[in-house]
Amino acid sequence: MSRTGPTRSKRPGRRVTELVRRSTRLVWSCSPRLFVAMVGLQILAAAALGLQVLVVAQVLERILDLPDAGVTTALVWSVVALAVLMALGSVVGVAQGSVRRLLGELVARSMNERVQDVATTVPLRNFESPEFFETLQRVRQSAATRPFQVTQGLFTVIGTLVSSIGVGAALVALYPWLLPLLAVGAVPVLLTSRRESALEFRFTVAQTTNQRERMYVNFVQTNRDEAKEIRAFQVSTWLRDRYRTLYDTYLEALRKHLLRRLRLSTLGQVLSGVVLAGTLLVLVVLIANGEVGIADAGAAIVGIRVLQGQFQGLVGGVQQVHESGLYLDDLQSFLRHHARQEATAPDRRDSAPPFAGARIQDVSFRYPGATTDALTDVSIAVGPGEVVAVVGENGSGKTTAAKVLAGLYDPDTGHAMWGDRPYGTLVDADLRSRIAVIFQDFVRYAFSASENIALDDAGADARRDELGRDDVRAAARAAGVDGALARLPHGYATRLSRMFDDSADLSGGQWQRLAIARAFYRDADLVILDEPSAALDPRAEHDLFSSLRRTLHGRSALFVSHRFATVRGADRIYVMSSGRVVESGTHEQLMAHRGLYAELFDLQAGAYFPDGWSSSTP
Ligand SMILES: Nc1ncnc2c1ncn2[C@@H]1O[C@H](COP(=O)(O)OP(=O)(O)OP(=O)(O)O)[C@@H](O)[C@H]1O
Repeated sequence: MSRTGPTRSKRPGRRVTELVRRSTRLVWSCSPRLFVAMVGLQILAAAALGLQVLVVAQVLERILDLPDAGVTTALVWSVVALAVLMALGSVVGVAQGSVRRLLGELVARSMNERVQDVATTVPLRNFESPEFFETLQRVRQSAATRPFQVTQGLFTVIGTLVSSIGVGAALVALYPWLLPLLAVGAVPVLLTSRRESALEFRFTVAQTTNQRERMYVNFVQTNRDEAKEIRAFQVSTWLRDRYRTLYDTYLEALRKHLLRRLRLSTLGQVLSGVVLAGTLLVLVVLIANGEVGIADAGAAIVGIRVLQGQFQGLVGGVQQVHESGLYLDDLQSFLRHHARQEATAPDRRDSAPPFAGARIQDVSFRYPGATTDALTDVSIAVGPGEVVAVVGENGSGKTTAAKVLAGLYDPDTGHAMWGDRPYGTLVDADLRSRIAVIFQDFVRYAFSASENIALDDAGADARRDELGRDDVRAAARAAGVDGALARLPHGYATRLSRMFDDSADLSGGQWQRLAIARAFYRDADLVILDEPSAALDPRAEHDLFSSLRRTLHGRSALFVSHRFATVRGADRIYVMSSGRVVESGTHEQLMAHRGLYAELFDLQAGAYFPDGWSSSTP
């Protein structure tokens, strides 16, 4: 993942034009109707503002005529027109606010969805990289707010430009030389604000790690799962201090950053103020010389004030587009980078052929940033209808091997094969639908019990809330959790989380059975279960494994386990140690071999027979 982020080589003018073009396209694609409404409202607001300047000139002129002419109908109409124009401006302003907000949300949704698409489809390996997390965190935040700000900035630019043209035209009609002077006044602010935007982006990038750490500590302090340990270990003060220290570091950097920004913007504002003062002085001199009438001068001053406000708005809008544009670049380079990764994969893949066994062959794999391989020359095969077990001590590589066999990690060397086809030549989604996998740290979704089982069943949305659909129930029954789910307040439709009203929670073992049901529910050729019985009571464990082959209906399974009693019945057992397969065979063969398997088996079995255990009695 590149850290380079936004492109900065382009000339300022071209860059803003390009950003405006890009964000216009983005906003347009979200809602052409609202876009048109927004532009229409801007034009209306601009016209109202421009007309106001001209009407002010008329009103002043007629007020100055009052001693001679008295209150004329023309004066009354001018005042009414001014009031109508002002009211119109306010109403249009309110409408603009609503349309802007709606458009902003639509843009945010569209960008968020694109980030979600990337986050949920990039190769799993990315999630082992802190750099990826860092960028993901930054772009997640940018996606939620920055496109909205580009949209706002864009409309501010359009609005102020159009209004400036309106008011400018009115002023030009009065005094042609005023406009260029006022435009020159905006230049210093424009330049300093550009530099401020770059500073802001650099600051955000520099603070991403600190922010991630703060978010993590905050998450630990407020999350339900962590709540019990925080109390049991009395770590709340330690966590709060840690949070405060991180925040202090951030605040210190923020102070320096804000000071730098303040210095820059003061410089820009002072220079612009000098130009404005010069313009007003010229006007005063002209009035003194009698070259400008009082009414016109009054209108000109109102015009200058309005136009100056518009120029400030314009500068602010350009700054917003530019600043948010830096984040948009960052966001789009992230999206492009990961789209490219996918594009390098073969674009003409075949659907997975009928299952004829799956295997990993001479596979080596190293986690990003790790100094040693997690797997070295590992070969594990699961034939059609076979039940295969993988055992080994902690950290020996069992889960990693299961992930490579599941197609979630690409091996560094060696192959993962579906029959005689490497995984890389098959359609990813097809392969995934043919392999069901449940990990030891399976996810407890805060959705209904049915949804927790039929997660991937996108077509069944309408039926999901029905209590205990047959196929969902069958999977739950096979995993031994049907009774517990049926007894929930709303049966299978009960939401499984205490975070929401009208929900319920399951015990650790019930959750594990539900996760197993999730694997059974999928009509997959190969079922991979990583530590499926870690939280099961002895009866549930016995029931699960004694009925496993029946439940599988001839499908193949690979399961990882530390419990040797559960692996005895497997067709083949692989024993892993330090990332290698050191033994394989049936239980009987491995016991006869008297290697690591027999040693671990004896250790475990011996715990049940403290007075003496011999593996000659298994
Ligand atoms: N995300 C990761 N990043 C870096 N190294 C990892 C990662 N996950 C696991 N490892 C390392 O890879 C090796 C194999 O881990 P793995 O989880 O496959 O072991 P395991 O046999 O399943 O262990 P356990 O029985 O404890 O579940 C270990 O040395 C572990 O430290």
